[in-house]
Amino acid sequence: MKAGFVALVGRPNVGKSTLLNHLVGQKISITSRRPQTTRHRICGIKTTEEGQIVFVDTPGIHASQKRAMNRYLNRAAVSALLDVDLIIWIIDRPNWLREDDLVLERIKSAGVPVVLVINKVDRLEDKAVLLPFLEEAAARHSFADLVPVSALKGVNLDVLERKIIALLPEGEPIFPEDQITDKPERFFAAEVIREKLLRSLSQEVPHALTVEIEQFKIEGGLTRINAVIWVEREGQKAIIIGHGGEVLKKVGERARHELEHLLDSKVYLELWVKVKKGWSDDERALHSLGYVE
Ligand SMILES: Nc1nc2c(ncn2[C@@H]2O[C@H](COP(=O)(O)OP(=O)(O)OP(=O)(O)O)[C@@H](O)[C@H]2O)c(=O)[nH]1
Repeated sequence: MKAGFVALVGRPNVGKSTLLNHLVGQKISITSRRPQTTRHRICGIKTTEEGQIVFVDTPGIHASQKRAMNRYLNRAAVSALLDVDLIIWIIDRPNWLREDDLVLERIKSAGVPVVLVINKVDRLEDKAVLLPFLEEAAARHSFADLVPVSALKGVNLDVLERKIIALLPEGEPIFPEDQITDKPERFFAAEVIREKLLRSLSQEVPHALTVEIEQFKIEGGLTRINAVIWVEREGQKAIIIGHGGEVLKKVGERARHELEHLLDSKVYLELWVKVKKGWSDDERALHSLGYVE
């Protein structure tokens, strides 16, 4: 058997969480069209007959270190590289941006094999650009492999999985075979609510919000969840609530629906929106809201 930890890294929005969900075959990490959707290090576990891969999804590595939240996201991403056996570095089509150099720098210092995954090839108009790009990339770093995929459409993911297993050390499974993540259910409750908010709101507000679960109680066939959506300003609170409470109601309905499926239970969900000024640029507030490495 093979077993080991595999970090999924890359710039924001390249498709790390989408790839994780498809490889594990379950929704582990929330996704959206917005950069910086993933804020936590999340393990997704895939056990096959050949071995066990423990994927570690990470926040996107980005250049800005201005706000406390940005520094936290970079720290969480970079610290995930310390204890892994393999790094999967994901880029968005054959585009090498300045921020990719920053990611490569971090990756090199980890000193473990790296597989370069070129994602979103379904959106490539001219596939002929792939080959010269692969050659150019191979000249920049000695990659263990280079694999073009579409995480969203599931293209070439079986090939990628086989290559990952082949590169892992020999070993017994690290987690029980039926376990698919290391995070508790209440963590997913907060993430599902945040995803529905990200998908319902326009620009700006999403980065200013976080979700805290105040109560998560299982009573027979019912799960009671009370959550607070923290924002930075009164104006943002008004946007999230929406005219006549419409936005919040829709978010609540979508979240409840998905949570009932996820928890296999009826869910009673209560959402509150509250203002905590400047929480995302305040190290102590971040810590108390669960942004702890
Ligand atoms: N067309 C296409 N879109 C994709 C593919 N993979 C991911 N996407 C889309 O790209 C967007 C970002 O995907 P995520 O998985 O949230 O990206 P991420 O790298 O985890 O993002 P961060 O959390 O910001 O670091 C979403 O809208 C996905 O649906 C792909 O293979 N093809």
